[in-house]
Amino acid sequence: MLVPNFNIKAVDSTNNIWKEMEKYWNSLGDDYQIDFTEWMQRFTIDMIIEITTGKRTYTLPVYFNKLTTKKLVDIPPAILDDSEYFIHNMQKYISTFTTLAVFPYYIRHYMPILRNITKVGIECRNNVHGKILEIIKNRRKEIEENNDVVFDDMLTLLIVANTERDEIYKNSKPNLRPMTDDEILGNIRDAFIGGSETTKNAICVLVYYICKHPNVLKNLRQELDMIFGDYLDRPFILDDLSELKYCETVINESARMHHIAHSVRRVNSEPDEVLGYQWPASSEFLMFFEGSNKNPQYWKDPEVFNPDRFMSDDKIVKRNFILFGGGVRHCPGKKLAMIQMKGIIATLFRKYDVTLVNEELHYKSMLSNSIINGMFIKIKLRNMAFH
Ligand code: HEM
Repeated sequence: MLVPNFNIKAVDSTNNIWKEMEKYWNSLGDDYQIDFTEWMQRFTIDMIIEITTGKRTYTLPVYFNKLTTKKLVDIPPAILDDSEYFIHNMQKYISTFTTLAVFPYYIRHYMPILRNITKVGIECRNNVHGKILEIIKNRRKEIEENNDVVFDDMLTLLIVANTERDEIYKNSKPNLRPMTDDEILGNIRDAFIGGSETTKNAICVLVYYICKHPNVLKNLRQELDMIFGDYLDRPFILDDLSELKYCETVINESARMHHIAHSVRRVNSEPDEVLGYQWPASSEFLMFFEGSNKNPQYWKDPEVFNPDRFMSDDKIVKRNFILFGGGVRHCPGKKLAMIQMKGIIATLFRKYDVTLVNEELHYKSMLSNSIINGMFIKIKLRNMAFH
């Protein structure tokens, strides 16, 4: 994932997949109620798979085909079915995470209500793993058969790491072995899950808060119009993103209001003292980000949505805001997530007026995250006369 041109790939992929999704939306008509959560789920899955493996999945067109008989998609049915099989298993697997993570082995395997959830979760996890292993094996074969082709996605880099095809390894010969299929599987699976569910939820929250605050939308559009001028359709580039300063404050503030990965767990390897208490090794800590992001000691009117608070250089505000975790295990997809969030906000609100169908944000709070459900929007071409 950390290849030099990775950000450019992420920008291209966001632009291309967005264009495709926009074509589907437009064909469904102005008055169509878009299930934004479902579209975003599919958008983020198609995108993370493309940028980590270089292969495109087609969960977006499959969904479009379910909604209409219009013929916009020209992809063989077997390929579409394959994508649907994958997203179905991913969604089920993710929905059983809490049961698999929280309940001890005997409870989750033998307690009547949990037994079935566990069974489905394990079955879907095995199907997801099987699919990823198939992608890994195919790519190994492609690499072996193509001496000259340079593949520069995350999957290929993991496969060639510490082999003769790896430039760094070839030049310094460190005493390291290549990664096994299982190790690669773990990394790719974490990127698929980390890079789809969280981003989908974060984008929904962001769009919700912008729609609810017309004054924020006005400021945001001022910034967008300054950067993009009258070009409502110009794909964004990396340079645009670094100029989107106000947009970044809106992203931070919406995450502060409703963090979609609100806590993480940590275990101490050695005895330690925290807040005057002694903690033996292997104590489990739950780091509750929302506690810090809304603590009235640091935030004025913490329940008020006010992106301007991030405009100031207030060190206390900056130090107490947590979005992507911290320390050595902080989120490796931070940059990618910012590209997607800024890119989508810039593209959507530059061109369209967006209306929320429901006034409230529907979500389910889980042990460490929040899942947004059933967020419907309507879009129509932006009325430039009023903005
Ligand atoms: C708005 C979107 C996202 C948010 C809010 C988010 C948030 C987080 C948070 C809070 C953590 C835990 C960090 C810690 O323990 O200190 C994390 C971990 C992780 N994230 Fe993200 N993330 C997002 C997007 C992504 C993306 C796009 C990827 C794609 C690669 C990704 C991959 C991961 C992985 C693999 C981990 C586990 C890292 C580890 O345990 O070492 N995330 N993320």
